[in-house]
Amino acid sequence: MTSQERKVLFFGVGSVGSVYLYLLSKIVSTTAVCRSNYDVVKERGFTINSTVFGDGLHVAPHVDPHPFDYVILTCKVVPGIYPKIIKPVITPGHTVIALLQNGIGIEEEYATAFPENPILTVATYCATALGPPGVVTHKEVEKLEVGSYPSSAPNTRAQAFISLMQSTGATATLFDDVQVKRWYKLLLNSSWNLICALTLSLDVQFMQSSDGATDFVLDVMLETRDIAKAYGYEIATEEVKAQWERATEEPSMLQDLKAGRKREVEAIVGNVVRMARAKCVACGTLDTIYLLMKALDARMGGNK
Ligand SMILES: NC(=O)C1=CN([C@@H]2O[C@H](COP(=O)(O)OP(=O)(O)OC[C@H]3O[C@@H](n4cnc5c(N)ncnc54)[C@H](OP(=O)(O)O)[C@@H]3O)[C@@H](O)[C@H]2O)C=CC1
Ligand SMILES: CC(C)(CO)C(=O)C(=O)O
Repeated sequence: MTSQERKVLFFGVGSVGSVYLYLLSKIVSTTAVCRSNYDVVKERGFTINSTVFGDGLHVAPHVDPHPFDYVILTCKVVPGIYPKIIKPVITPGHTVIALLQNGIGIEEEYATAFPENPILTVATYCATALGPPGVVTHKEVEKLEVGSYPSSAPNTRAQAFISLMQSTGATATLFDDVQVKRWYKLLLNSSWNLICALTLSLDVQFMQSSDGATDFVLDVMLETRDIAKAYGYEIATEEVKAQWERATEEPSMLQDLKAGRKREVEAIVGNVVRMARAKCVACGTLDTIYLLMKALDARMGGNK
């Protein structure tokens, strides 16, 4: 099969999805499943202003018939609903399901629902934000760390996905066990996403808010690192500090809170706390953050 013959469906195209939709649309047939932005995107497509790929990029998705070779999920992680929703577009034994999403422990429901389909799980670095409907900004980084789920599954489809992404200009790398990379990405999200959302602060605003603020972020990262270790994923303190020193500006969870969208609380912190408890690893700080975030979530709700 040549790349021209491939068909890709993006499910849930917001800020991250639009960047990869743009890239893949250059070389393959793409279909985008949208919701609140459906009317605008149908009429005008997406406009992306990217410091990596350029300003004023435009992509207008269309609708292709089945079967899809890839279904790429770029919706937020809300456990328990998406396998049923995407079932009609998954061809058993054929469609590769790729999860370009944050969080840990997010794959099993897809493996259970689609036992005959290859599942790819992807630590996604792509700092993006939604502007007016159909307009997205993308800054600084674009990187996909890809692996099969479970990690014991063959890597042939993961390698093909990586080649496809690389031929669009994306940065994609294969890992035999990508979970260590997912944990490493999670260091940013279990700390910054929650802290910024709970305090309604940008990263810099939080760091300037008190003497202990910056060290608190590191403490959350180190606690997350210790939980990863209990699952066999070692991350050195220097590597934790490298994540700690990254700018995250306005993490997606703060954007979601401000826009009244639901937050990915279970994927980013709930699962981490449950995994810590299952291995009797200390998780006092994350547990408190989870408890506070659940209270905020209950108060704020969310439109979806
Ligand atoms: N933003 C970022 O900088 C980064 C985000 N990530 C991760 O990438 C993933 C995607 O994030 P992001 O792009 O920010 O998310 P967005 O909220 O920008 O986009 C998600 C899209 O999915 C749509 N959607 C959800 N459910 C459905 C449905 N049932 N039918 C159709 N469309 C649906 C949403 O529609 P609606 O508008 O109606 O809700 C929205 O347009 C998340 O896991 C996030 O944590 C990873 C790296 C960086
Ligand atoms: C790394 C970070 C914080 C960058 O946008 C992210 O993954 C998110 O916003 O969810």
